[in-house]
Amino acid sequence: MSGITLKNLNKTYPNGFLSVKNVSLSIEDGEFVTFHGPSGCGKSTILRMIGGLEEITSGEIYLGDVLLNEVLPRDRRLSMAFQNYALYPGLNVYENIGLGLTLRDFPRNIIDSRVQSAAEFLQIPDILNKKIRSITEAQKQKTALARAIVCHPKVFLVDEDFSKGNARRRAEMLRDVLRINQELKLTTLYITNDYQEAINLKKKIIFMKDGEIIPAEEYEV
Ligand SMILES: Nc1ncnc2c1ncn2[C@@H]1O[C@H](COP(=O)(O)OP(=O)(O)OP(=O)(O)O)[C@@H](O)[C@H]1O
Repeated sequence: MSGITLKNLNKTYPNGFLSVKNVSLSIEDGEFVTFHGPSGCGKSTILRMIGGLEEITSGEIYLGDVLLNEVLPRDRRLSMAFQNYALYPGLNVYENIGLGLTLRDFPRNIIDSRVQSAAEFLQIPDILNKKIRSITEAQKQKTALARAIVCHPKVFLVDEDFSKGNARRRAEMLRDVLRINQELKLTTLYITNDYQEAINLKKKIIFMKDGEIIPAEEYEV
């Protein structure tokens, strides 16, 4: 099973700042959950701890019944969409999508078929041979999403800064992320500090303030 459970999760940065305070929650297998709160409330820190990019100060993170605390990031079966796509400009679209499989020494025929089906899912099979520097921003966004699904993760983590483009591109990204959740059945954790966006998604919202989860009725817009 691919639900995520956080138990008494805490994060204190080396400078002593307590960024995440005793967060506990359960996210079900296949669920789409939106984390919302003002900038600095600890949303990204939680996502980075789940992804293994940030050390956990105390507490436990489970994927299904597997304790992730000591599992290396590359073995966690999670994929992350962060920071304005983070594609390699010198490689083509095919190579960018398939990079995670190439690094894990998958056979060429498996890489071919997985890259092809991820590209078809994101409606970009016709640009696989193009260099990143020659494609549009919208195509880069879809390439990054194809790369996120190609390793067949169980959980998909999407941070705020993944798509900071114009409103149209962000809406397109949200449509693709929702399709990934619904059609590929990936448990999805989505971060936004845009209240209206969180509401419009019509999914479960975790409201945060000052490093803590707070009840929806206590949240002040
Ligand atoms: N390496 C660090 N050292 C000290 N404090 C940090 C560090 N990284 C983040 N913080 C602080 O931890 C708090 C939570 O940061 P985090 O990025 O998780 O917030 P966020 O809710 O995702 O906000 P944003 O939407 O701006 O990214 C912030 O006050 C931030 O300044």
